[in-house]
Amino acid sequence: MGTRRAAPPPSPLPPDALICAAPLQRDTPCAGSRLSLDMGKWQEMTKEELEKQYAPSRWSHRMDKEAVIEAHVREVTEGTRRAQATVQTLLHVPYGGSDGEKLDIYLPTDPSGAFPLVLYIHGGYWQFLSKEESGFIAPPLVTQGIAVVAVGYDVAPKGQLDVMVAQVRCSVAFLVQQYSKISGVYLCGHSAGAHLAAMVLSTDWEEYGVTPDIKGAFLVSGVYDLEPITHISVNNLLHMSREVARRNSPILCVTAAKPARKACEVLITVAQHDSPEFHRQSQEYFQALRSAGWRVSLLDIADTDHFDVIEKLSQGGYILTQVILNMISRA
Ligand SMILES: N[C@@H](CC(=O)c1ccccc1NC=O)C(=O)O
Repeated sequence: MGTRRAAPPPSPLPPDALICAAPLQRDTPCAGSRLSLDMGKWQEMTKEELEKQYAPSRWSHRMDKEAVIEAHVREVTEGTRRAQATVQTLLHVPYGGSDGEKLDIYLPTDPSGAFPLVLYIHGGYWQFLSKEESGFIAPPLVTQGIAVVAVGYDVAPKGQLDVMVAQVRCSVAFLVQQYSKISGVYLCGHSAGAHLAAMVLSTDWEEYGVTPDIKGAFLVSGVYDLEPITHISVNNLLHMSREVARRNSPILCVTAAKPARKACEVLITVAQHDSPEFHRQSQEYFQALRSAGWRVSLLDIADTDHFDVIEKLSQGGYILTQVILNMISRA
């Protein structure tokens, strides 16, 4: 803990890009931005405080920590079962040689002509969950002519950060090489999956011999600076050194938006009841992308926590589902 460096002070947000999906009183900033401006830097936190900041289940207002995780697993498992019962699928399609390198495709209801594809990258702190519980977002998207792909990757202890990042990048390369009917790729990731989706945004595609048309990214309650994680128990299975954490931190991999990337729209979403550290991470990554010329916005969703902010994507009427459908339809 003694080797932590001081973080630079946060810069002010441009007024036009921060969206609060909550009725706000005049002069009241988003709860998240207020909290993160008031709190100390992570480098100065005790180990106990840092553990709490990075334990999303301890911030839910709906349930206690065990119950909210149990409910989350139930929701995404049930939602995926419903999706597989109603949507035409291609399951366990290999995109590489390892057992974990498989994906599940949920086809659009009317697959005539080209269609947009949403690649969903599950969370679980790079050590839990799998593609088997990751089809729950499909139903409201496939009925609007969008294909959904739930990507599997090797979670720890088998997979380590460098491997997981390479795997999700390979899955994108595989999809665009394999399926000519894709009219644009959108990335959607939750928590650790938002981290992996953000790393896909920084890919040098020349190494992969493809130029995927990534039109957008929906990053939900993500972690964009991995260094704090190296100091807490989440790292027990990941064994990330500071160096590994730094080379896999999206905030340190932001590249200037190239002309092609200017067409890519990034939506960073955080739940109202995510911890102040999760709010800070989203704000700082948002700032970094914006400064580099990316089209990016930040959405703080009222009355949600780290878990239902993504679970509710199974519902067509949920605000985030609507925002995603809207972003895809006007691209
Ligand atoms: N042990 C964590 C669990 C967790 O973070 C999590 C659980 C399910 C799906 C995503 C999660 N977080 C990041 O990937 C917690 O205390 O909330």
